[in-house]
Amino acid sequence: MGLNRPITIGRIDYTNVWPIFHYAEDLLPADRFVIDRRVPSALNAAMQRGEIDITSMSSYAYAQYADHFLLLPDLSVSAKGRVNSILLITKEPMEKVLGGTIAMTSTSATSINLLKILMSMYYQASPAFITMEPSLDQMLGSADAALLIGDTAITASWRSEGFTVIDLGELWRNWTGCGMTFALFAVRKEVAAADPQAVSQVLQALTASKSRSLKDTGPLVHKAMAQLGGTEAYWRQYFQGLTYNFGTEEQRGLSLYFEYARSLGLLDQDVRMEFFVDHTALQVNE
Ligand SMILES: C=C(O[C@@H]1C=C(C(=O)O)C=C[C@H]1O)C(=O)O
Repeated sequence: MGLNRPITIGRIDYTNVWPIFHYAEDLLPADRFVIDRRVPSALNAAMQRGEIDITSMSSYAYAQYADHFLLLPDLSVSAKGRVNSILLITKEPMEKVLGGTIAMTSTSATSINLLKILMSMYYQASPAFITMEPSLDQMLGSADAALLIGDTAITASWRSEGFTVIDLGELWRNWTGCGMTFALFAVRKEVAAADPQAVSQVLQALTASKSRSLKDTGPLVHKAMAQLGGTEAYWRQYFQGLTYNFGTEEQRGLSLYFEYARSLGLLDQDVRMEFFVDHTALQVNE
């Protein structure tokens, strides 16, 4: 068995996934595994079209096609509260935003639907939404508020003095008491069936990278400072604010999000999460 071609792995091109990928790439031989870096919306579309095999992707986009995918167990990009990189930024009073227009980044799927849920169910408001390339100045030139995610949200938050910044992870937590899972790791079912060993190898590499990164975030903190700027304290706290497991607690928060999305017609079916089972790990442990 096995696929007679390299496996393509989608890597979200933001700092939030570094812990899961940083050490994994060295464990995945380049002649067998190709890493494809893109923003989440591009990975979501490529995965839904079957152009990539295994990917980190928006949890919302996973839900849209859950029947076709298996989740890699215990991997996610989640936050128990504040996430620091999913931000609604505005110069206007909130009353104006709630009755006005919000520009949403074209790179997201989970957060734009989280914003729609929060606007409808928490604020009981129905602003107009437009989708734009992620540029704070241009977005605020065309709308009353801007939703940014990932590294663009981080760098925008550094120059947001005089703005109101609402962290959607924190708002979700305060409202529901739950954490939120923004990204998951999925494999196409046909790939898992054709080459389960390769999928196990990817899962083990990502899991090993996660453990090693979280033992000492120092190398990632320094890399982030060099590439994006910011202080050591900022990045330490950024990585500490994120959680990378997908256990009962994370699943509870995400299931509630799926339920609300379904009730608002943002998802057109109930979501049944199915997981990839790593049989090679079972054999080793026996
Ligand atoms: C924590 C984050 O989670 C993300 C948000 C996503 C989305 O809104 O669709 C997708 C992947 C993650 O990058 C972030 O972007 O900073």
